[in-house]
Amino acid sequence: MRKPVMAGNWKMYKTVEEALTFLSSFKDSGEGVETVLCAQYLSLPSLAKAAEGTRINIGAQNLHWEQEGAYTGEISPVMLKEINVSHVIVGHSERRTYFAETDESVNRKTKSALDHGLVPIVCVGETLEEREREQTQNVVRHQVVEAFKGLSSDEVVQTILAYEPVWAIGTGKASTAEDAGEVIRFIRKTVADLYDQQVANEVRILYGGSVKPANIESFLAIPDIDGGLVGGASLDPDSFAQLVDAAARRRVSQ
Ligand SMILES: O=C(CO)COP(=O)(O)O
Repeated sequence: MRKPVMAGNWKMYKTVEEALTFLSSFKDSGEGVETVLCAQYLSLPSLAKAAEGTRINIGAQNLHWEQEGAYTGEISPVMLKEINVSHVIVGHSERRTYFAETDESVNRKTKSALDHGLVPIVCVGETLEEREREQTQNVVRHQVVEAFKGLSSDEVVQTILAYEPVWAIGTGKASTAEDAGEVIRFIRKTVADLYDQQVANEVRILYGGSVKPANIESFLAIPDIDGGLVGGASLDPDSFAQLVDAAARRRVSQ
């Protein structure tokens, strides 16, 4: 059975103080859920310390693939590991759009994260224009193939994929659970084609894009969807707790 994941992506929200306030008021009842909070770099050391001994994992939103070097403004996987960060988002569409993230850099970052014992949460997803041109499957297949280039089966199983259709991010206009399920099944099939059915059965694939307490149950009702990558609704501790609870209930009912 795949362990459900509920990951918050706080993007460029929350000062260090606000991040710590969130953690102190977050009521975690997500037994059996891999709960992750991905915060801006500056709050990671204090968040990781405050989360010690809890079920909460702390993640970054980006990394550089090199361990160190002349890369002004960048953060390496070694630096993230040093402060007990466990997860890292790779290839979020906002980074692809605004910060020139390419399939090649996504691949390097994914490899490097795995080499250093970090769990990469690799994001894929089509734009509205691509969806309207019926290119969704081509786009996500290409992104998955490129992200996984050179990765072993074991490495793929340790990776978390997140299907985030760009048109559903921050718009309040989530995909329907059926549509998301269809694309996620296709992604799983792509992994089976690249590796084998067992790897495809084991890799966790999340849905992201306007997930909130009111719609999470519908996504979790789809067997292929293993959880959520959540922006806006992860910023409030009560709302995020409801999402984690929903994932915990799904696990129990499986
Ligand atoms: O980009 C997202 C998570 O990475 C989704 O953001 P929203 O949940 O705010 O739509």
